[in-house]
Amino acid sequence: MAEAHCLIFPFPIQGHINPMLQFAKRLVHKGLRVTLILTRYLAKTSPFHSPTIAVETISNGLDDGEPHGFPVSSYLSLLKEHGMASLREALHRLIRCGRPATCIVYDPFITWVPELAGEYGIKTAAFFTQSCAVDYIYHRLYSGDLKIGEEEEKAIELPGLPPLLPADLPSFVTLPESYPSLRDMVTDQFKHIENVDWVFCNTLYELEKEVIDFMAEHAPVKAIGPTIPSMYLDRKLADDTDYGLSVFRPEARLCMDWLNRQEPGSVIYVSFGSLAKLSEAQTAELAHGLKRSKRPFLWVVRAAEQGKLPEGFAAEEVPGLVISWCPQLDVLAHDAVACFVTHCGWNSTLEALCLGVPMVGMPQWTDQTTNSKFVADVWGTGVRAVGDGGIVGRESIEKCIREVMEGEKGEEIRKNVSKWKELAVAAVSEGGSSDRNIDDFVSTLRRLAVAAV
Ligand SMILES: O=c1ccn([C@@H]2O[C@H](COP(=O)(O)OP(=O)(O)O[C@H]3O[C@H](CO)[C@@H](O)[C@H](O)[C@H]3O)[C@@H](O)[C@H]2O)c(=O)[nH]1
Repeated sequence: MAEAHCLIFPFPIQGHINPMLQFAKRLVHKGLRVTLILTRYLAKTSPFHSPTIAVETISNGLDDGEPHGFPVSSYLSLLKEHGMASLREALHRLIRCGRPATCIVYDPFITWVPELAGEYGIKTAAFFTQSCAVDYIYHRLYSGDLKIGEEEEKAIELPGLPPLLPADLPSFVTLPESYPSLRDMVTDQFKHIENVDWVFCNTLYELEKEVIDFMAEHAPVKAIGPTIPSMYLDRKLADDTDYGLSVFRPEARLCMDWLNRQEPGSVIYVSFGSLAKLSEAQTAELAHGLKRSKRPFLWVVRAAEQGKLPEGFAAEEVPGLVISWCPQLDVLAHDAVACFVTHCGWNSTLEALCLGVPMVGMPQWTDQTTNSKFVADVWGTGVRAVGDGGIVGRESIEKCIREVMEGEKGEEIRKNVSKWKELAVAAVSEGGSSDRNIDDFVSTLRRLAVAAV
């Protein structure tokens, strides 16, 4: 019998690989054949081995090395020029081996996939790695009907969303000149969207019900998340204990040994994800804020950023540990960790929610401002540290940490976090809202594969 075969094509950065790879694992668990598409450079530098997920590599024209700080618009052009040709070759190879692709689940940063897939009669699913609220706002921006003047101070009202002040909107909306190529990249996600067969969002229906219902009237939107390794969620997929492909090398032993020596519920975990670059001044305020909180802290400062730490900070007598990268899920799941000071990247936000850790949001840019708004004011799973003139001061950081770790507000936040954690587990468990959407997708691909014979 013809076998359905699904290709998964993430944009090659950590925050996009993680959710799409987890989705791939869920498909495999449902019995689907899955192949992951990686750039040759990524496959070489961050090897991925799986007994159940095959890999096809494609070129982005930078197979021997990707220069640091390469402009994103040039990167996208190269990926299109070289990636299209080598994806074509991969599709032919799969046909020759008797494993033709039935569907490509692609990252909509790579806008040219639906057109190519169409030539081969392959179905497409766009996989959005950010919240549905943010996707919807970007769609409005793409359509040209969301314009915020620089002086705007009023909240804007959009269907399915709470009133949003300019500070709650993604930075590309309020600061259109800040990163024009990245702004184009997030809005171009909607190019060809009317031609795709599915629109998957890494969220759960219960978390973003109103906006998902609204979007579903216009596009085949399905929530399939949260895409957290199963062992931290429903414990259904044996051995699914981590994401499986890390661009950075975690200092796992050092970090877990240190955590094991801390009291339960005592540690502040701090991380700003894989891309954000804090200014030197902001790094100093954070360092002082942590010291003032008088609690042990575990702070991820990527190797390239460690020069920004205040002089002598790491060597000072502070009850903390600075590391360059950690196994974040293990850290969030550790009973010593009581608070997560985070940039509110969407994966970190979902991970904290699923592992029941209250958050102090310190959003830097892009979608993080909106995620932080929802964390603080919609889901009640944390607070947002607000800055003066772009910098969040040490007093504000200390106050926010105390708020989530102490007193009545802390209690309420912990209750909310537990509620969302349960709903997240239910969504991916058998018969849950995301699980049903994944089942429907798998059944449709199977029918298509049979019909194609
Ligand atoms: O020491 C660390 C720090 C992070 N992580 C993992 O790295 C991922 C980070 O993802 P995310 O929190 O989403 O942050 P970014 O890497 O900054 O992700 C980019 O992509 C996201 C999805 O599109 C956006 O929401 C963010 O704003 C954008 O910066 C998560 O899975 C973390 O578990 C680790 O494993 N170890």
